[in-house]
Amino acid sequence: MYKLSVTMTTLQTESVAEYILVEYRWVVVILALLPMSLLWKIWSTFRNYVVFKLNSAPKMHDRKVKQVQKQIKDWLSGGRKTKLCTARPTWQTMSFRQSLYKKSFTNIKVNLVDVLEVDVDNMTVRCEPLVTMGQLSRTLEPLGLALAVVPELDQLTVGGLVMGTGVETSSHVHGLFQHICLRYELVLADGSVVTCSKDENPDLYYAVPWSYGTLGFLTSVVIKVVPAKKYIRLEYHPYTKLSDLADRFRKESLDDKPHQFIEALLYTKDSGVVMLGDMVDEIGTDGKLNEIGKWYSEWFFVQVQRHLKKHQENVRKTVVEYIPLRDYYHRHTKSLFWELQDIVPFGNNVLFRYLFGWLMPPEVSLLKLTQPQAVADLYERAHVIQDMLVPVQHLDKAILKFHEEFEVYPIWLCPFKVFNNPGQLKIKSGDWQMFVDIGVYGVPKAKGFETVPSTRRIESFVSSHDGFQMLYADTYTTREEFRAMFDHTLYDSLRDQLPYCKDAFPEIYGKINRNVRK
Ligand SMILES: Cc1cc2nc3c(=O)[nH]c(=O)nc-3n(C[C@H](O)[C@H](O)[C@H](O)COP(=O)(O)OP(=O)(O)OC[C@H]3O[C@@H](n4cnc5c(N)ncnc54)[C@H](O)[C@@H]3O)c2cc1C
Ligand SMILES: NC(=O)C1=CN([C@@H]2O[C@H](COP(=O)(O)OP(=O)(O)OC[C@H]3O[C@@H](n4cnc5c(N)ncnc54)[C@H](OP(=O)(O)O)[C@@H]3O)[C@@H](O)[C@H]2O)C=CC1
Ligand SMILES: CC(C)=CCC[C@@H](C)[C@H]1CC[C@@]2(C)C3=C(CC[C@]12C)[C@@]1(C)CC[C@H](O)C(C)(C)[C@@H]1CC3
Repeated sequence: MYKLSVTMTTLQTESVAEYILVEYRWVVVILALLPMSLLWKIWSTFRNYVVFKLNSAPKMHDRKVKQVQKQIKDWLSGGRKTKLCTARPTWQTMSFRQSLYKKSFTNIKVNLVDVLEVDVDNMTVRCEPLVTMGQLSRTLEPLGLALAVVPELDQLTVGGLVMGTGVETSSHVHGLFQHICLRYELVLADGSVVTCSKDENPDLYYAVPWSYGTLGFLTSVVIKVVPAKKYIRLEYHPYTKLSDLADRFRKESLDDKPHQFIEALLYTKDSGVVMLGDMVDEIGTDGKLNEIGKWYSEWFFVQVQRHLKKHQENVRKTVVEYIPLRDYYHRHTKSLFWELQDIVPFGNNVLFRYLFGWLMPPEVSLLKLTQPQAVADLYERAHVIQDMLVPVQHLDKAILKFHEEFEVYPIWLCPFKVFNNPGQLKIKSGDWQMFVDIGVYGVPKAKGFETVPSTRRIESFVSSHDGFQMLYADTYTTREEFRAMFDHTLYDSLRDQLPYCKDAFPEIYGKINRNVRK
């Protein structure tokens, strides 16, 4: 058996073939995927612009919803032989694996890709489920608006974020993506169209988030927007002791008048940077403009690490920068957090950035489409991608546990509120509780790491500390453990009540467990 440990960040490979596939994946990426990604981006940007300008989408919407209804009626009249899922090809999604059920279920085309209406008086935007975050921030910015929570990878869709979940650095104020969604329109398994909100069909409204398309097909969503300003004034606060960093992170998240954006990156168990941001219209005298979205700009997480190093060398402590709004929202997009360094190891090299930086990142969908099975197996064996959501008081303990089991850095920390609403996420008491998303993406260095047992120990830690797991990545929980992590009371009762729901859709676990994901 070969053990070729290549660059520092690269995966440990077990055969020469694997070594070549992994180590030279960048050849395919640069020669084929980057040009293809560019063509795709040009086409979809142009089309979205034209549709929105001509304002033709709202008229089309009802027709497109009728097409969804028709497909369901055909399924009903055909004897309900299989279960249903969306026809969105699994390689196009941001979920880590390919979903095997897409092959055996009836695929319902829900090709709804338009921003329908921006209502400036009520500060809402109505959009269809395939609208992406990049598309939305591009549409809203010229109007001086932004979503209250902008999950930052450009390709994430409204539908996926509602049916799964979305979190970002303003979530300590506004909550998760579901908490800024005011109304859903769905086509149910009996072919009917329903809308739901806090006041209209509230049970359905509260059960839809985290239901993974197992209650109905989403056809539009009304989402809350907030006034936007031109820049984010971002303070970087480096720390070299975990307890100090965690205390600051908690204090800032729980503050009565918190900063608008809070995030931290950990580079080792004991060191990291807490970042506090606020929207401003002018660049102040206390910091410089940093256009991190420019094509030649260095990867954001590398820039942040430099602030930590300067602090460790006693050169400086807190630094302030002004970052253009969209650059900030999509700050981890160009490097796919730090995942791209395993695929294009020289992606942050200065020459590469000046020559090809404007093409980055390759589309995740194209990366998924061209991923050889050997690479998928390797990611299963020697790579961790997990977002664990735990109450913020357990932050220090959780980091130590993650260090023991995974030892992967950087770690992404993002605080968010969970409101005490009905539904799958239950909190112990009060109107809300502050959580932290601990995002771990990379090659584990912990001695004795083994994917299934190590991840299962983390899952059980999270569950026993009243936390949750994000489900776009792999879960190794059993059905019983999964049902203990997420409250199914409201969800189960709705599935009993909604006509044909159980015929049409499996329960959530049936769509996210490891057996149905390759
Ligand atoms: C013309 C077109 C534009 C697209 N624009 C975007 C975009 O702006 N943003 C994005 O993220 N993805 C866009 N896509 C991607 C598209 O939404 C996905 O490829 C879709 O999920 C494909 O599903 P399918 O293969 O089941 O359907 P397909 O077989 O690709 O499509 C089924 C039918 O729906 C029509 N259709 C599909 N998408 C659109 C659309 N956007 N507008 C009008 N008709 C459409 C097709 O022309 C076809 O008649 C676009 C695709 C097409 C064909
Ligand atoms: N910052 C963040 O918050 C991040 C979030 N994520 C995660 O990525 C995922 C989103 O990725 P994305 O590619 O947008 O979504 P996906 O296509 O992966 O969809 C996720 C789930 O939502 C269901 N779904 C999507 N659209 C509809 C619809 N119109 N009607 C019914 N069900 C629907 C899908 O059902 P089906 O299987 O039938 O297609 C699937 O089960 C989420 O799970 C999110 O948590 C990932 C990275 C960052
Ligand atoms: C809640 C938050 C902020 C989550 C961030 C999640 C990202 C780090 C995830 C989302 C999609 C994701 C799973 C992905 C991958 C890495 C981690 C990503 C970018 C990669 C690119 C790793 C390499 C793989 O071969 C493959 C191309 C399949 C995936 C695609 C999706």
